[in-house]
This record gives sequence, C-alpha cells and structure tokens, in this order.
Amino acid sequence: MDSAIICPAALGRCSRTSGGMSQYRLYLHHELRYPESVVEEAFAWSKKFYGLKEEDRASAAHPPGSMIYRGYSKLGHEVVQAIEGEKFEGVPDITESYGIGSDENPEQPNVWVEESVLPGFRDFALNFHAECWKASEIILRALALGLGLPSEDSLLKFHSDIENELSYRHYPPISEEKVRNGEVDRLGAHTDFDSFTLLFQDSLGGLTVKHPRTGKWIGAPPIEGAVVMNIGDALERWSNDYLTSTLHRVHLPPLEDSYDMEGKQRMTKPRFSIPYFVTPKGDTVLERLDIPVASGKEQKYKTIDYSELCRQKSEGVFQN
Ligand SMILES: O=C(O)CCC(=O)C(=O)O
Ligand SMILES: [Fe+2]
Repeated sequence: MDSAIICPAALGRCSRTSGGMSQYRLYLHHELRYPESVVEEAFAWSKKFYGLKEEDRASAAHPPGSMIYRGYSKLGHEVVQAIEGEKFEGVPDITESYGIGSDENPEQPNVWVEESVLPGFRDFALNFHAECWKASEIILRALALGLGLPSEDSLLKFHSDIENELSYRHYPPISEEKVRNGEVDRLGAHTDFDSFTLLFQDSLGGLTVKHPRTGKWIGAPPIEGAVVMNIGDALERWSNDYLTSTLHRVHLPPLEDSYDMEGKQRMTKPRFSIPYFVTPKGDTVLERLDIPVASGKEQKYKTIDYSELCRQKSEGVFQN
C-alpha cells in the first residue's frame, strides 16, 4: 500500500537527516506518483501568468478580506506578520502570488483571469490542484500511521480537496544589498498554519529553514525531482510539538549564478515557487491527538478550531 511505503521513509528521513527538523523531501515520481512533466508545466504556466500585463493579472485580484486565500496579490499586498527576533514590523516582502483552489468551494471562490487572456490555464491549474491532492492523501495516510493513530483515515478525515490552496508565487529581481541590510525581505520568516505544505521551487534556491534545536538558518536547496514538505501549525498542534511547524523564509540565493548585475548592483534573478497548502476544514478542532508520541504530556496549545487559527494568523497580512 502506498502509505505503508511512504510513511517510514518520510518520517525516518526527517529524524535521521535533519536532527528532528520537520521538513521532508519527497520524491515526486516514485513516492507521490506525479505524472513526470506536470510540475515543469506548472512553472511554465506561472511564468506565463507573471509575463502578462499588470492589468491582466489585476483582473484576477485578491478580493478584500483577511481570510480569503484566492486571487492575485500584487507586490506589497501581502506582508508576513512580524515575529519577535525574526521578522520585523514594516519590512516589505518583495513577492507576489496567485492563489487558486477547487471550483467547488463557495467560501473561497476562485478568481480566474479571462480564458482568452491565458487560454488553458484554468484547466491546467485545476488538474494540478487535483494531482497535489492525490499526493497529499497518500501523505496524510502515511502520517496517520507514522504517528500511531488508529486508522489511515484519522488525519485524512479532517481534510478534503476543496479547502486546499495552490499558490503561484513570484519573487521579482531585488538588490542583494537591500535584502542583506534588512531594508526589504523576499518572504519574511513564518510558519504555515495549515497541516503541511508541498513546496515546489525552481532551481535558484533561497528558501531557508530555522533548525528548531540549533536555531541556525540553513538552506533548503532545490533537489531535482523532489518536493519540499513543510509541517504546518495544525500538525504541530495535533502532535503536541512532536512534529514542529517549520519556521522558514525566502532569503538570498546561495549560488553565484542566481544573480544578474544591474550596473554595479547585484540583483537576484526572478524566482518562482508553487506551494500547495493542505488545509483542514474550518470546524476541525485542533487539540492534542491521542497518540503515543504525545501521550502523558500536557497539551501545549489552547484548543481552538482551524478557522480561529486562520483568523489569528491572517490578521493584517493582506493590505486591503
Ligand atoms: O517561495 C517559497 O519557497 C516559500 C513560499 C512560502 O513559504 C509560502 O508561500 O508560505
Ligand atoms: Fe510558507
């Protein structure tokens, strides 16, 4: 069974190679059964979307509201919440994103660009979203077994394909110096508040992760054929910190050839990433689950439902 294969592999890799860090590498084709070219195609669509005229992108603008995760957020629209010592108030994140989900979710309606502007995008995006869900079902089953929950469906039951968001993210070129001296961020340090995120990234790098024990920021460089999986706040709460939510950010890429010169300034090359946020249903209760790794320990977080967590974490993020 898929989940029985992936589970020890995924959890084992985490604790063995990263000293307890809640970040995994999953291999797209053989572990997650992705059709080979679908991820490349997703990046090609993203490049087409960000190659459109600004007014065409703006025709699919993110609607007002702090708990809406669909539509196009232009530069400056989204600013990660400040975290003491990590992400400073008032530092802009130089990134833009286009969130899409299932067309069957009335609470989070999709905002599409006109078919004539980007013919074929909608069909592709819905199909890719569905592929991501298929992979996520395998992971949710595997995680349930790995955590010692009573059945493979113990986590899957809190999810469905309609809650999840696929976000086409773009980081335009930015001066290395400005990032280095803290004037701007690319994407400030944050944890995702979902169950977990499948994070597809291009070949340039820049994603860094804070090691929960050493406190050091370490690179999470792209690996061909693999996707990064970051644990989010919901799993952290269910597992009572056995799986910790990954603190991550997008900073400067480590490789020389990830930059271009503009006069005397070193500028980052444009970067693309596509996170798929696996999101519990809004009324899902987030409390310590009855699992061996968490039993006997006091519950660390107050019990709340997922929509309340979203409310807390989304406050002030979108500059409507
Ligand atoms: O672009 C990346 O690699 C990270 C994106 C991310 O962390 C997010 O959208 O939550
Ligand atoms: Fe994130």
